[in-house]
Amino acid sequence: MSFTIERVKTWIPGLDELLNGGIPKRNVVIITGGPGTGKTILSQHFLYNGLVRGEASVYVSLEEHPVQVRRAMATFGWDVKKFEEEGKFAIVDAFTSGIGEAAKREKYVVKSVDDVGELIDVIRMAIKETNAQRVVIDSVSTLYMTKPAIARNTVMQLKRILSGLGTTSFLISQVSVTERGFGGPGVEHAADGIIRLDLDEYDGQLLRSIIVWKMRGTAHDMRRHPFDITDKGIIIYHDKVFKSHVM
Ligand SMILES: Nc1ncnc2c1ncn2[C@@H]1O[C@H](COP(=O)(O)OP(=O)(O)OP(=O)(O)O)[C@@H](O)[C@H]1O
Repeated sequence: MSFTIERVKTWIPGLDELLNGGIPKRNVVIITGGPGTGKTILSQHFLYNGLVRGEASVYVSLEEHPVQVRRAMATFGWDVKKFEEEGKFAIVDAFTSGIGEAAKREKYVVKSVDDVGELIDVIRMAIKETNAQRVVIDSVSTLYMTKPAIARNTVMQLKRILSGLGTTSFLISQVSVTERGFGGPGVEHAADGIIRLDLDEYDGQLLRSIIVWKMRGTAHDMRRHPFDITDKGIIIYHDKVFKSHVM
Protein backbone atom coordinates (compact mmCIF):
# COMPACT_ATOMS: atom_id res chain seq x y z
CA MET A 1 0.00 0.00 0.00
CA SER A 2 1.45 3.35 -0.93
CA PHE A 3 0.96 6.12 1.56
CA THR A 4 1.31 9.69 0.45
CA ILE A 5 1.45 12.24 3.19
CA GLU A 6 -0.71 15.31 3.02
CA ARG A 7 1.40 18.48 3.17
CA VAL A 8 0.50 22.00 4.15
CA LYS A 9 2.31 24.54 2.07
CA THR A 10 3.57 27.56 3.96
CA TRP A 11 3.76 29.56 0.68
CA ILE A 12 6.58 31.52 2.34
CA PRO A 13 9.18 32.11 -0.40
CA GLY A 14 11.92 29.48 0.03
CA LEU A 15 10.47 27.59 3.01
CA ASP A 16 8.53 24.83 1.24
CA GLU A 17 11.70 24.08 -0.71
CA LEU A 18 13.42 23.26 2.62
CA LEU A 19 10.52 21.00 3.63
CA ASN A 20 10.24 18.76 0.57
CA GLY A 21 7.06 20.57 -0.44
CA GLY A 22 5.47 21.54 2.87
CA ILE A 23 4.76 20.64 6.48
CA PRO A 24 3.10 17.26 7.06
CA LYS A 25 -0.52 18.03 7.98
CA ARG A 26 -1.32 18.05 11.74
CA ASN A 27 2.32 18.62 12.70
CA VAL A 28 2.94 20.85 15.70
CA VAL A 29 6.02 22.89 14.82
CA ILE A 30 8.12 24.88 17.27
CA ILE A 31 9.37 28.17 15.82
CA THR A 32 12.29 29.07 18.02
CA GLY A 33 14.98 31.72 18.22
CA GLY A 34 16.26 34.70 20.19
CA PRO A 35 14.67 38.14 20.42
CA GLY A 36 13.93 39.92 17.15
CA THR A 37 14.81 36.92 14.98
CA GLY A 38 11.49 37.03 13.09
CA LYS A 39 9.43 34.29 14.79
CA THR A 40 6.24 36.36 14.97
CA ILE A 41 6.51 37.66 11.40
CA LEU A 42 7.22 34.18 9.98
CA SER A 43 4.21 32.77 11.85
CA GLN A 44 1.86 35.57 10.77
CA HIS A 45 3.07 35.16 7.18
CA PHE A 46 2.18 31.43 7.41
CA LEU A 47 -1.35 32.26 8.54
CA TYR A 48 -1.96 35.02 6.03
CA ASN A 49 -0.77 32.86 3.12
CA GLY A 50 -3.41 30.32 4.15
CA LEU A 51 -6.16 32.94 4.51
CA VAL A 52 -5.75 34.29 0.98
CA ARG A 53 -5.97 30.71 -0.34
CA GLY A 54 -9.16 29.92 1.55
CA GLU A 55 -7.71 28.27 4.70
CA ALA A 56 -9.10 29.72 7.92
CA SER A 57 -6.77 30.32 10.84
CA VAL A 58 -6.44 31.23 14.51
CA TYR A 59 -3.74 33.37 16.14
CA VAL A 60 -3.38 33.04 19.90
CA SER A 61 -1.79 36.19 21.29
CA LEU A 62 -0.15 35.95 24.70
CA GLU A 63 2.31 38.80 24.38
CA GLU A 64 0.56 41.53 22.43
CA HIS A 65 -2.76 43.31 22.44
CA PRO A 66 -5.04 42.08 19.60
CA VAL A 67 -5.21 45.67 18.31
CA GLN A 68 -1.41 45.68 18.00
CA VAL A 69 -1.47 42.31 16.23
CA ARG A 70 -3.86 43.59 13.54
CA ARG A 71 -1.83 46.77 13.14
CA ALA A 72 1.51 44.94 12.91
CA MET A 73 0.15 42.52 10.29
CA ALA A 74 -1.26 45.39 8.24
CA THR A 75 2.25 46.90 7.92
CA PHE A 76 3.12 43.91 5.70
CA GLY A 77 -0.09 44.36 3.68
CA TRP A 78 -1.76 41.51 5.62
CA ASP A 79 -5.17 42.98 6.35
CA VAL A 80 -6.91 40.40 8.51
CA LYS A 81 -10.03 42.47 9.35
CA LYS A 82 -11.87 41.29 6.23
CA PHE A 83 -11.20 37.64 7.17
CA GLU A 84 -12.32 38.26 10.75
CA GLU A 85 -15.58 39.74 9.49
CA GLU A 86 -16.10 36.69 7.27
CA GLY A 87 -15.48 34.41 10.28
CA LYS A 88 -12.35 32.89 8.74
CA PHE A 89 -9.77 34.39 11.06
CA ALA A 90 -9.80 34.76 14.83
CA ILE A 91 -7.42 36.27 17.33
CA VAL A 92 -7.59 34.64 20.75
CA ASP A 93 -6.84 37.39 23.25
CA ALA A 94 -4.77 35.77 25.98
CA PHE A 95 -3.02 39.06 26.74
CA THR A 96 -5.45 41.59 28.18
CA SER A 97 -7.25 39.17 30.59
CA GLY A 98 -10.42 40.78 29.30
CA ILE A 99 -9.54 44.16 30.83
CA GLY A 100 -10.00 47.45 28.93
CA GLU A 101 -12.36 48.81 26.28
CA ALA A 102 -10.77 47.13 23.25
CA ALA A 103 -10.66 43.78 25.03
CA LYS A 104 -14.44 43.94 25.55
CA ARG A 105 -14.88 43.92 21.78
CA GLU A 106 -12.83 40.74 21.35
CA LYS A 107 -14.81 37.56 20.77
CA TYR A 108 -12.27 35.08 22.09
CA VAL A 109 -10.81 36.08 25.45
CA VAL A 110 -8.81 34.02 27.95
CA LYS A 111 -9.14 35.50 31.42
CA SER A 112 -6.35 33.56 33.14
CA VAL A 113 -3.42 32.11 31.20
CA ASP A 114 -2.43 30.22 34.35
CA ASP A 115 -5.45 28.06 33.65
CA VAL A 116 -4.38 25.94 30.66
CA GLY A 117 -7.81 24.31 30.68
CA GLU A 118 -9.51 27.65 30.00
CA LEU A 119 -6.98 28.52 27.30
CA ILE A 120 -7.57 25.20 25.57
CA ASP A 121 -11.36 25.60 25.73
CA VAL A 122 -11.19 29.03 24.07
CA ILE A 123 -8.74 27.80 21.40
CA ARG A 124 -11.00 24.81 20.69
CA MET A 125 -14.01 27.10 20.26
CA ALA A 126 -12.10 29.47 17.94
CA ILE A 127 -10.83 26.57 15.78
CA LYS A 128 -14.29 25.01 15.52
CA GLU A 129 -16.14 28.24 14.76
CA THR A 130 -13.68 29.37 12.08
CA ASN A 131 -12.97 25.84 10.80
CA ALA A 132 -9.28 26.74 11.13
CA GLN A 133 -6.64 24.73 9.32
CA ARG A 134 -3.69 26.74 10.67
CA VAL A 135 -2.98 27.89 14.23
CA VAL A 136 -0.20 30.00 15.79
CA ILE A 137 0.45 30.35 19.53
CA ASP A 138 2.65 33.38 20.27
CA SER A 139 4.31 32.40 22.53
CA VAL A 140 4.09 29.08 24.38
CA SER A 141 7.06 30.14 26.51
CA THR A 142 4.76 32.63 28.26
CA LEU A 143 2.71 29.70 29.56
CA TYR A 144 5.54 28.12 31.54
CA MET A 145 8.28 30.77 31.83
CA THR A 146 8.07 30.70 35.63
CA LYS A 147 7.07 27.02 35.86
CA PRO A 148 9.41 24.93 33.66
CA ALA A 149 8.12 21.72 35.26
CA ILE A 150 4.76 22.07 33.49
CA ALA A 151 6.27 22.83 30.04
CA ARG A 152 6.00 19.35 28.55
CA ASN A 153 2.50 18.73 29.88
CA THR A 154 1.32 22.09 28.57
CA VAL A 155 2.72 21.43 25.12
CA MET A 156 1.28 17.90 25.08
CA GLN A 157 -2.18 19.22 25.98
CA LEU A 158 -1.96 21.82 23.22
CA LYS A 159 -0.68 19.21 20.77
CA ARG A 160 -3.61 16.91 21.47
CA ILE A 161 -6.16 19.59 20.71
CA LEU A 162 -4.34 21.20 17.76
CA SER A 163 -3.47 17.98 16.01
CA GLY A 164 -6.72 16.31 17.09
CA LEU A 165 -8.80 18.99 15.38
CA GLY A 166 -6.73 18.56 12.21
CA THR A 167 -4.81 21.84 12.31
CA THR A 168 -1.18 22.38 11.40
CA SER A 169 0.33 24.67 13.99
CA PHE A 170 3.28 26.86 14.87
CA LEU A 171 4.16 27.25 18.55
CA ILE A 172 6.56 30.13 19.13
CA SER A 173 9.28 29.34 21.66
CA GLN A 174 11.55 32.09 22.92
CA VAL A 175 15.18 31.43 23.78
CA SER A 176 17.89 33.82 24.94
CA VAL A 177 20.51 35.16 22.52
CA THR A 178 23.18 32.67 23.59
CA GLU A 179 20.98 29.61 24.23
CA ARG A 180 21.77 26.56 22.10
CA GLY A 181 18.51 24.74 22.83
CA PHE A 182 15.04 25.40 21.50
CA GLY A 183 13.03 25.98 24.66
CA GLY A 184 13.69 23.03 26.96
CA PRO A 185 13.73 19.23 26.57
CA GLY A 186 10.01 18.72 27.26
CA VAL A 187 9.01 21.04 24.46
CA GLU A 188 11.69 20.02 21.98
CA HIS A 189 10.82 16.33 22.10
CA ALA A 190 7.06 16.79 22.23
CA ALA A 191 7.00 18.92 19.07
CA ASP A 192 6.75 17.31 15.63
CA GLY A 193 9.03 19.90 14.10
CA ILE A 194 11.58 22.54 15.05
CA ILE A 195 12.47 25.52 12.88
CA ARG A 196 15.17 27.73 14.31
CA LEU A 197 15.76 31.39 13.42
CA ASP A 198 19.00 33.18 14.29
CA LEU A 199 20.59 36.61 14.21
CA ASP A 200 24.39 36.75 14.19
CA GLU A 201 26.65 39.74 14.28
CA TYR A 202 29.27 39.40 11.59
CA ASP A 203 31.70 42.15 10.64
CA GLY A 204 29.58 44.70 12.45
CA GLN A 205 26.34 43.61 10.81
CA LEU A 206 23.41 41.49 11.98
CA LEU A 207 22.61 38.64 9.59
CA ARG A 208 19.50 36.45 9.65
CA SER A 209 19.51 32.68 9.11
CA ILE A 210 17.11 29.76 9.34
CA ILE A 211 17.53 26.00 9.76
CA VAL A 212 14.99 23.16 9.89
CA TRP A 213 16.22 21.11 12.86
CA LYS A 214 13.52 18.46 12.88
CA MET A 215 10.34 17.66 10.93
CA ARG A 216 8.53 14.41 11.63
CA GLY A 217 7.05 12.64 8.63
CA THR A 218 9.35 14.02 5.95
CA ALA A 219 12.91 14.40 4.78
CA HIS A 220 14.05 18.01 4.93
CA ASP A 221 16.94 20.27 4.07
CA MET A 222 19.75 20.04 6.65
CA ARG A 223 21.56 23.26 5.81
CA ARG A 224 21.39 26.73 7.31
CA HIS A 225 20.12 29.39 4.92
CA PRO A 226 20.11 33.19 4.93
CA PHE A 227 16.77 34.99 4.98
CA ASP A 228 15.43 38.53 4.97
CA ILE A 229 12.44 40.34 6.40
CA THR A 230 11.03 42.74 3.80
CA ASP A 231 7.92 44.92 3.70
CA LYS A 232 6.14 41.90 2.19
CA GLY A 233 7.27 39.45 4.87
CA ILE A 234 9.86 36.65 4.93
CA ILE A 235 12.09 35.62 2.02
CA ILE A 236 14.34 32.57 2.47
CA TYR A 237 17.28 32.11 0.11
CA HIS A 238 17.00 28.33 -0.15
CA ASP A 239 19.67 28.13 -2.84
CA LYS A 240 22.25 29.87 -0.62
CA VAL A 241 23.98 28.31 2.39
CA PHE A 242 24.74 30.42 5.46
CA LYS A 243 28.23 29.70 6.78
CA SER A 244 28.90 32.38 9.36
CA HIS A 245 26.70 31.12 12.22
CA VAL A 246 28.38 31.15 15.62
CA MET A 247 27.30 28.22 17.81
N1 LIG B 1 8.86 46.01 7.72
C1 LIG B 1 9.98 45.43 8.12
N2 LIG B 1 11.00 45.25 7.25
C2 LIG B 1 12.14 44.66 7.65
N3 LIG B 1 12.36 44.19 8.88
C3 LIG B 1 11.37 44.32 9.77
C4 LIG B 1 10.13 44.94 9.45
N4 LIG B 1 9.36 44.93 10.54
C5 LIG B 1 10.07 44.31 11.51
N5 LIG B 1 11.28 43.94 11.06
C6 LIG B 1 12.33 43.22 11.81
O1 LIG B 1 11.71 42.17 12.49
C7 LIG B 1 12.08 42.16 13.87
C8 LIG B 1 10.92 41.69 14.72
O2 LIG B 1 10.52 40.43 14.28
P1 LIG B 1 9.56 39.53 15.17
O3 LIG B 1 8.63 40.37 15.96
O4 LIG B 1 8.97 38.50 14.28
O5 LIG B 1 10.64 38.88 16.15
P2 LIG B 1 10.43 37.75 17.24
O6 LIG B 1 11.42 36.68 16.91
O7 LIG B 1 9.00 37.36 17.34
O8 LIG B 1 10.95 38.52 18.52
P3 LIG B 1 10.55 38.48 20.08
O9 LIG B 1 10.83 37.09 20.58
O10 LIG B 1 11.47 39.50 20.64
O11 LIG B 1 9.10 38.84 20.15
C9 LIG B 1 12.45 43.59 14.17
O12 LIG B 1 13.40 43.63 15.23
C10 LIG B 1 13.03 44.07 12.85
O13 LIG B 1 14.41 43.75 12.79
